[in-house]
Amino acid sequence: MTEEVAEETKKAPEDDLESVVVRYKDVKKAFGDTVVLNDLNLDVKQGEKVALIGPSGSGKTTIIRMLMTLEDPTEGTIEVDGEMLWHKEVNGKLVPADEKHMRKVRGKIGMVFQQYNLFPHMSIMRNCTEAPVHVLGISKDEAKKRAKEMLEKVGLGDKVDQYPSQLSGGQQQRVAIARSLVMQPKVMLFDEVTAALDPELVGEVLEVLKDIAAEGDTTMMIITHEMDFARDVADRVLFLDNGKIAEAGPPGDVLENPQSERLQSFLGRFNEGG
Ligand SMILES: Nc1ncnc2c1ncn2[C@@H]1O[C@H](COP(=O)(O)OP(=O)(O)OP(=O)(O)O)[C@@H](O)[C@H]1O
Repeated sequence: MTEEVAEETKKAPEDDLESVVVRYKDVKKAFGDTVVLNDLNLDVKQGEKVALIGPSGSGKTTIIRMLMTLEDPTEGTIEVDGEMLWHKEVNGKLVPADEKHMRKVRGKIGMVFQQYNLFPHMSIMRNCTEAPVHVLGISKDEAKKRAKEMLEKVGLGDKVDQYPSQLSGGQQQRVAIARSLVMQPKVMLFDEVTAALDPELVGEVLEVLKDIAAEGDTTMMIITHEMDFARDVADRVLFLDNGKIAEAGPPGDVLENPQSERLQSFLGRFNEGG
């Protein structure tokens, strides 16, 4: 892939700008003197599935932690659904956003981590309805309706009255996915959601994610070390290396026809492992 093509694939087409859900513009992130992300320009479109791959420490988690408002960008801006996340424009100038604004924009983002962190003392249903009732302010009935629908979607419609300790790790992670979807976020972030699971439980969680992706309307940013999964699910794969998007494009290009030695060697490690 040429430089121009790589650049092209990071951006939405000009006539499609209104469908951009997430936009990183000239983002840099440093921890002290250590720059971990540089010149990050990335548009993610409505309904797009973007997989982030790359070696440990390449900055994948930092990209999504900035969206979750867990890390602030050192430079540049991040927009979600047309609104800046960390900044506000006042009299034509960018000023840091207040907590109220950040909370509002953060409400458009759902995230599933390695650790599912369900509330152990609450039923599966209540785990899924607490946030919509208390954060979104929707009625209990509406929250339950949404939760039932999402739990059915992840194959756990019959577990609503059970408690997390009665479920396997894979089932608990599926509840965590349903719980996020109930909030109807504009974008869903998945950070190595199968990394803490026993190998025999990985498949069921990936299948659920594939099903959600196949439905098409959920915008997804997925950090994964599962290359087959990335190939199946992503519209676009981003290879992060040394704090930059080093290669980007459809899975068939990035995963089947890697251009750089760095990506070839990164992918080679997975092939060696089978
Ligand atoms: N709070 C922090 N303070 C200092 N350095 C940090 C902090 N958070 C992340 N880093 C550094 O930033 C770099 C990028 O980390 P990040 O977690 O984003 O990488 P990653 O690609 O997600 O890695 P992995 O695949 O291992 O999760 C790493 O060198 C990490 O040590």
